Amino acid sequence: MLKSLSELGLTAQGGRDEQITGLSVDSRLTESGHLFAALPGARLHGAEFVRKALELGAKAVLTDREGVKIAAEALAEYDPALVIAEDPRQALAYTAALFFGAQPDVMVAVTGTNGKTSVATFTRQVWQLLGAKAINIGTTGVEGDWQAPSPHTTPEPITLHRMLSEAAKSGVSHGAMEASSHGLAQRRLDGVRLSAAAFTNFTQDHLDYHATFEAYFAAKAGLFTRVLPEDGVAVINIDDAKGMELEGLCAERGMDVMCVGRSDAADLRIVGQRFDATGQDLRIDFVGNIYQLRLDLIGGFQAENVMSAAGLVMACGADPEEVFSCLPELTGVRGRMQHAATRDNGATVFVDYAHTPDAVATAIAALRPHVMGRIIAIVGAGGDRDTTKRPLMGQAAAEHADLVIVTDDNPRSEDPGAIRAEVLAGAPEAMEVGDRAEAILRGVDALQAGDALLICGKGHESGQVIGDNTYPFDDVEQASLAVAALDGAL
Ligand SMILES: CC(=O)N[C@H]1[C@@H](OP(=O)(O)OP(=O)(O)OC[C@H]2O[C@@H](n3ccc(=O)[nH]c3=O)[C@H](O)[C@@H]2O)O[C@H](CO)[C@@H](O)[C@@H]1O[C@H](C)C(=O)N[C@@H](C)C(=O)N[C@H](CCC(=O)O)C(=O)O
Ligand SMILES: Nc1ncnc2c1ncn2[C@@H]1O[C@H](COP(=O)(O)OP(=O)(O)OP(=O)(O)O)[C@@H](O)[C@H]1O
Ligand SMILES: N[C@H](CCC[C@H](N)C(=O)O)C(=O)O
Ligand SMILES: [Mg+2]
Repeated sequence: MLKSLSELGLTAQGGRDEQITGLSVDSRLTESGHLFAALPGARLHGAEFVRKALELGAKAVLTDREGVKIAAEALAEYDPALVIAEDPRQALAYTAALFFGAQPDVMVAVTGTNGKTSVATFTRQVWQLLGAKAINIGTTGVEGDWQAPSPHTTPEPITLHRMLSEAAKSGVSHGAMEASSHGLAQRRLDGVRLSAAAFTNFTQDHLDYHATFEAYFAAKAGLFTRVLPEDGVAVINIDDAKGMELEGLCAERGMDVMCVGRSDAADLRIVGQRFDATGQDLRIDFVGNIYQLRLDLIGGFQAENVMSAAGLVMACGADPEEVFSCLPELTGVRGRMQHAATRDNGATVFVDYAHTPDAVATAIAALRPHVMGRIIAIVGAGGDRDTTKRPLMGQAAAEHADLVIVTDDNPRSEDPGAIRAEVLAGAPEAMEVGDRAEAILRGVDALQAGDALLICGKGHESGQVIGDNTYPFDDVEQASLAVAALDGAL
């Protein structure tokens, strides 16, 4: 595929035009004829690698003024077409969109600290139930009518637009994607043509990357103040205080807002909710019309996520009656309040991806009305991630569960014992079992009739990252093994 810089909306220094064979941000992936985007990074400036990219045959370089200074010698020597942008990450996002061309006709995005994968997956499921060919893109990869693994929750623009164009060419008409705060801060999805966007909630995470809560919120708000066009619809959970703030920002831009939540001011409102062992019954008020329906999903918050998904689908033009009638057919999202096993005594084991203080609290509290006995929670915190959330995660578990086991969850380059100590600082009464398989076995062993075990943190993940190695590990599989071993099926 060849495209000229001018076709890609880029103006090079001196008005020079070049035919481009592809795009790269990593010099190690640069090929002959590429435009190399030398971006300012968290650790380095990509301009450090301009020489390497030019040696590999890059014909054009996109960077900022800082990058021009850093790469001055290599630029003078090789004389590529040079595009200087104020915001080279955003310029790359627009360029990637034009380079790969096609996108599914209807695209939506969802942001928030928790619930993005769930909302994106439910949105894709609703579209499929309505007969459309649809995908969701996020933490669990690309799923639905076109599938691929995804290295990031929000892929960088080159990968993202390559995937969107392949999906569109294979007939996918609808796509729901997760907008992570990293993805938004780095403008990864600025080239996506969005019809609607949703906000779930805002609590602590990723304070290792975003310097302050304000910076973290500003990144998320960018989905509504920058990426979503003014004629797009914002679907906002107004039960969250930050949701109200976002609603104000959207109103200032003159955008249509659909408010979801439990508050009287919501357009799409949960007015009743009744829980049992396998799911919940919901009563919904949508602009004055009442709907009552069954959800085979565990956890009150999943109903909120389903409402955001229904809101997105309706924001894109679907008929409300049709949308509400297919909600009972929704199936749970892998690793989110997923039923993993049941002991002979009826006690159940669930796996959930709760990896923030709020998610741990929400997940345990959400399990409570489905369970008559005690709740045992297994928690751990990841290495090389926000350290301040660790004691808060321990505290959330201690406050909401009857018994807590602290274990390892991807210690990465850190000392696992030191991470556990930080989690235990918030849960001093908890039991400490470093080995995750043993922690699960102990948790399952402690289950009496009517109890439930909630294994938090890894959800759909298939490995335990220790140092530079990833060892195969699956919470659902370990739960089944533990139940089989203890109930004599092995
Ligand atoms: C902190 C972060 O988000 N970093 C992302 C960022 O890297 P960076 O630009 O800061 O990297 P850098 O190491 O400073 O290098 C600067 C530049 O030099 C380039 N380079 C570097 C080395 C080289 O030999 N040649 C070369 O060209 C790099 O490609 C980069 O463009 O831009 C890169 C390209 O787009 C991303 O791959 C990279 O994601 C890293 C791998 C990452 O782990 N990100 C995670 C934290 C992330 O994005 N997570 C979110 C959400 C998680 C959640 O919600 O839980 C996600 O959306 O997945
Ligand atoms: N609406 C919600 N409110 C509060 N907690 C939630 C909500 N939805 C999900 N959670 C909790 O957050 C966990 C992660 O859910 P999900 O994967 O949908 O979120 P995410 O925003 O995609 O996470 P990530 O940032 O890792 O991509 C769930 O396992 C659950 O514990
Ligand atoms: N994708 C997120 C969540 C990981 C959850 C948990 N298993 C961990 O390793 O911290 C991250 O990388 O921060
Ligand atoms: Mg996710």
